[in-house]
Amino acid sequence: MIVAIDGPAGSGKSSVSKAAARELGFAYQDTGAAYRAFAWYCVEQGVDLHNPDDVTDAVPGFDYAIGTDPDRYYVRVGRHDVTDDIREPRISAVVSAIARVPAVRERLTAIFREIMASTERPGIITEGRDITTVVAPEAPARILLTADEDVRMSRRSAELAGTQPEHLVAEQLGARDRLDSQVVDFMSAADGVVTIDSTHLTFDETVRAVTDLVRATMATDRN
Ligand SMILES: Nc1ncnc2c1ncn2[C@@H]1O[C@H](COP(=O)(O)OP(=O)(O)OP(=O)(O)O)[C@@H](O)[C@H]1O
Ligand SMILES: Nc1ccn([C@@H]2O[C@H](COP(=O)(O)O)[C@@H](O)[C@H]2O)c(=O)n1
Repeated sequence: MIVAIDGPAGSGKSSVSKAAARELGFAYQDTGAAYRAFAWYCVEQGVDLHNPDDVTDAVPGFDYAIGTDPDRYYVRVGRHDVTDDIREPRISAVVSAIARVPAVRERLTAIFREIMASTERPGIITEGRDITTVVAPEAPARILLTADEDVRMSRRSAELAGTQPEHLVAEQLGARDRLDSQVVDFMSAADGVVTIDSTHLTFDETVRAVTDLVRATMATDRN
């Protein structure tokens, strides 16, 4: 059972998907982590992130691993555990630049599909920006998880309270969405994709909306 979830930055994709996967006994795949890990790798290698040819040349050397157990999440590049490093503002600020390079998207999409195909759990929730449309358009459950921009900004600010000025958090989130939207459409639901708008939902209500949809889809598939 593949569950595909897309949405803008701060919409709750990773936290909600992880909690829903835990409840369903599913695996969880965070695809943004792969883009972030590749950005980290390019920075470490001294690659010019704004030169698409240089970024493309770095693709074959990228050795990536991710934990898909929602209780044992990790991200590795070669021997390095980069789970925390890839969340740093310096990586958030540059990830969109490498995410627009076609060779990067092609390689990472292949990795995402391999991970989905090899899960030993009864299902996997994969979240990102192009999962419902490009990575797994055939997934039986496809969701656009969204929330009003001001709500997403205040949730992200609350999460990062004290680590960064509030206006900077909001600016970065908006800038990243604008850049990413030039490459894939994750603001509107494609045909057959169900929108869950969490603007007026609590975290638990949002998780419930996802698990209810997955269970209903599984029941329909059985009949
Ligand atoms: N329905 C909700 N109610 C309250 N808080 C929420 C809700 N959904 C998510 N959150 C909180 O919003 C914050 C952002 O969520 P999360 O990091 O999962 O978003 P994301 O879409 O994965 O973001 P990004 O794309 O930037 O990685 C987290 O602190 C999360 O706990
Ligand atoms: N399917 C995806 C997932 C992510 N990206 C790019 O990665 C960045 C980080 O993603 P987060 O989910 O961790 O915020 C995101 O800003 C995109 O540039 C992508 O292109 N496709």
